[in-house]
Amino acid sequence: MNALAATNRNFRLASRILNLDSKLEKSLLIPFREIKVECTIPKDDGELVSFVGFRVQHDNARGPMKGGIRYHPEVDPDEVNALAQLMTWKTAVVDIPYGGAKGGIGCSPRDLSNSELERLTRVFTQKIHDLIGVQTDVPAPDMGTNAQTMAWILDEYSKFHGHSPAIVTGKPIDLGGSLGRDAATGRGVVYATQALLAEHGKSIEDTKFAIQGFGNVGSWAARLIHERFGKVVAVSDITGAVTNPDGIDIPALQWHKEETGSLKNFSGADAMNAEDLLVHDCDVLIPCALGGVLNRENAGDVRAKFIIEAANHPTDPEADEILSKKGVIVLPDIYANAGGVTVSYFEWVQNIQGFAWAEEQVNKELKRYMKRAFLNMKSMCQTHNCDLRMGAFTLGVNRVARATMLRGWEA
Ligand SMILES: NC(=O)C1=CN([C@@H]2O[C@H](COP(=O)(O)OP(=O)(O)OC[C@H]3O[C@@H](n4cnc5c(N)ncnc54)[C@H](OP(=O)(O)O)[C@@H]3O)[C@@H](O)[C@H]2O)C=CC1
Ligand SMILES: O=C(O)CCC(=O)C(=O)O
Repeated sequence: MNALAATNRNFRLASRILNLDSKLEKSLLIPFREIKVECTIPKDDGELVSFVGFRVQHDNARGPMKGGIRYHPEVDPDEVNALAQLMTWKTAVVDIPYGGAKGGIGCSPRDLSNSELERLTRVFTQKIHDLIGVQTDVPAPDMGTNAQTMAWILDEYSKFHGHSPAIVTGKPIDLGGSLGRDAATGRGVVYATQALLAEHGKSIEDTKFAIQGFGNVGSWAARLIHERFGKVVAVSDITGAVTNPDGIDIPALQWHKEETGSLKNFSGADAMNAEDLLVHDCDVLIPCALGGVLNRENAGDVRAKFIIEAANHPTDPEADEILSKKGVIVLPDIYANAGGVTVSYFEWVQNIQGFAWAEEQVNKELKRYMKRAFLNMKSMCQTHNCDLRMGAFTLGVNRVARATMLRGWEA
């Protein structure tokens, strides 16, 4: 099932549980605006190359639309639509005053030089600058983009609208970025994992983790788990996977990845097939890469007891059913990875106030938001007798539905 069909299905299930009016359901499902732009740039050798960029603004009932920009070859309109919709429910789950959006360019950032990436980002920004805004739609990093990408967007946008640090979050600290944003998604994943494990009388210490993806989210999650004496027994990236049953030395692995650009040939662990990571022997599996990686082909072989969805939409509905029958507990993306957008909200607030917070304050507030959302999600599970995914969806959808009805539809 593709990402959009799966996300729509989860939304509709939540809508039925909440007994939403069918017209309201339809209005919540249809995106506010879908943007598709052609981005042509000269490559370094002068050859022209064209890419397609997307920004889907899903809903703004609760505030400016918010969500990352992804650079990846598999970016397509359905996926961006699904990811934008997930942002609407996610910002509502953690109760920050935003709606949802997502963007992306179908490209392979690994195959583009830094100056080609800069040109592409600037052309994309030129095409969408009058449709985004500090009180309208605020982009951030996602797969294949980073603080540097945000700096280029900020610079290009500011040429049209004047200096506007709050137009993007996840930007470099020197340009008004927030302390703690780089680590925030991984840190939020760790707070979410602690909350879930505590419910089951467990803690991170001595628990065995397998982590798919070693980029922003995966590497921070691994590092913070390692600092808390969790055993990270397997890690993968696009080049392969490594395993050590006694626990991988994560700072050493990080150093190796920075030096060589890959996990391959790391002396502190054995190599293994990247696909095997998802079914590796562990207590907690944390997918931190692409969507749809857990599906009917492999869900039956998963050995983890808990899955923490740090990636967006890593589990498709067929896998959800199989995992549920096996008793595997899945902590859903719209709660588990919400630490990133929560600290993006803190960054935007700091930019608007013109006042920077200390990193301790950022982390303390992040913990408070993640704990509160966990309790709110659990309370929906109790009220509606449903699993964690439906607990999170009903929480998010209900908040957006209430805001929509309060605003009304009078022309
Ligand atoms: N950044 C953020 O703040 C947030 C991100 N997310 C989600 O988290 C996920 C990861 O995002 P982020 O860390 O920012 O992205 P990055 O681009 O920083 O990292 C992605 C990682 O995934 C790896 N990867 C790609 N394809 C595969 C594959 N087939 N098998 C194994 N690993 C693979 C990449 O490998 P390599 O290093 O070799 O390129 C890289 O390590 C995405 O789903 C994103 O939407 C969710 C909330 C916020
Ligand atoms: O930080 C943000 O604004 C958005 C992060 C994001 O894209 C996500 O949570 O999937």
